[in-house]
Amino acid sequence: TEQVHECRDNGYLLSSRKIGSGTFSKVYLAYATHERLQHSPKLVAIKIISTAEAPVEFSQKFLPCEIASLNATYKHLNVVQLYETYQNNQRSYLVLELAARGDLLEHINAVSEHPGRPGLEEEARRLFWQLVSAVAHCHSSGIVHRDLKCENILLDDQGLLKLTDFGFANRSGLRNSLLSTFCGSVAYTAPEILMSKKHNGEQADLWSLGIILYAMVTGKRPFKERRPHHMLHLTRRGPTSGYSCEPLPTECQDLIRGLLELRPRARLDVQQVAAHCWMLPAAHALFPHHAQLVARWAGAPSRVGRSLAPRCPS
Ligand SMILES: Nc1ncnc2c1ncn2[C@@H]1O[C@H](COP(=O)(O)OP(=O)(O)OP(=O)(O)O)[C@@H](O)[C@H]1O
Repeated sequence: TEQVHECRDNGYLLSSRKIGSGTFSKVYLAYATHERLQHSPKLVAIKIISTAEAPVEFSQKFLPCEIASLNATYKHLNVVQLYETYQNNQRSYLVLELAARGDLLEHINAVSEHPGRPGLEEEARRLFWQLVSAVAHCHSSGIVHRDLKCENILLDDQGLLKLTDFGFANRSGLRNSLLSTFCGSVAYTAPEILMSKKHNGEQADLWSLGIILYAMVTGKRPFKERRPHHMLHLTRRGPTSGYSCEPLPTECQDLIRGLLELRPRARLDVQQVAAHCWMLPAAHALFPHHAQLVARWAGAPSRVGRSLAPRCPS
């Protein structure tokens, strides 16, 4: 009842429909009242965090980081939008863009029940393109996500992909500053983090993209392991025996291998992924002007001194 009143006082009608929950949070469907419509659309998701019950570190570090990251990445079609926040000494409320069609893991599981369905590769390409676009936007806004996984990728009613859960996100900061904290889920975690090395957050996000792409196109995760040491062992074995790319088209295999590259500096960067030849049909279909951009990039030296011309397996 208190939560209903607190939302009402801030201009939102909280419904009884719970659409998700996290460790210290519950997410409800809500309606904006007339006076809030200039801040948000009619239907929103309100994430209610019990700050009184959460550890101090969560309320003072992770929650402010989540809000700051959502503010920094505001206004991208494929990143969940944070419209506003309000709080008291018991709870914090985040008014978020609604993505009502569940998460990517549920979608992959539903789709894998129909293996060989025509158009599956096209759908994976279309969704992965949107994910790459979201991650590129975060990185160029100075934010590394650090917990990229299928459960943190939502779909909305129009089938658009929305990246969410910035609870572990951080500023990428100075170009050469390296992170050392372990975040995220073992199955999606880059080997350099599993080895407790100082790492570049952007390169670690790119590894997670490789795991997600593999899951999208095969319906399985490449490494099914929860224990960091065993996971590290599997990643070292790589495509030869750790996971198989065999039935996939050659271009897609090349992209996955470029992302699941053990050496972070040899891993593809986000621009190279966007310009990879497996991605190009999605770029052409969604953003015809992207083709011109790629053409302009082609041949231009990238940050790491490699050509940005569309990469294709030889
Ligand atoms: N904007 C949204 N639209 C629709 N559903 C959402 C939205 N945000 C979150 N959810 C649902 O609520 C769940 C929990 O949200 P979220 O992952 O942001 O919470 P969390 O507290 O950070 O979770 P965790 O403790 O697992 O990291 C999500 O898995 C999703 O099902």
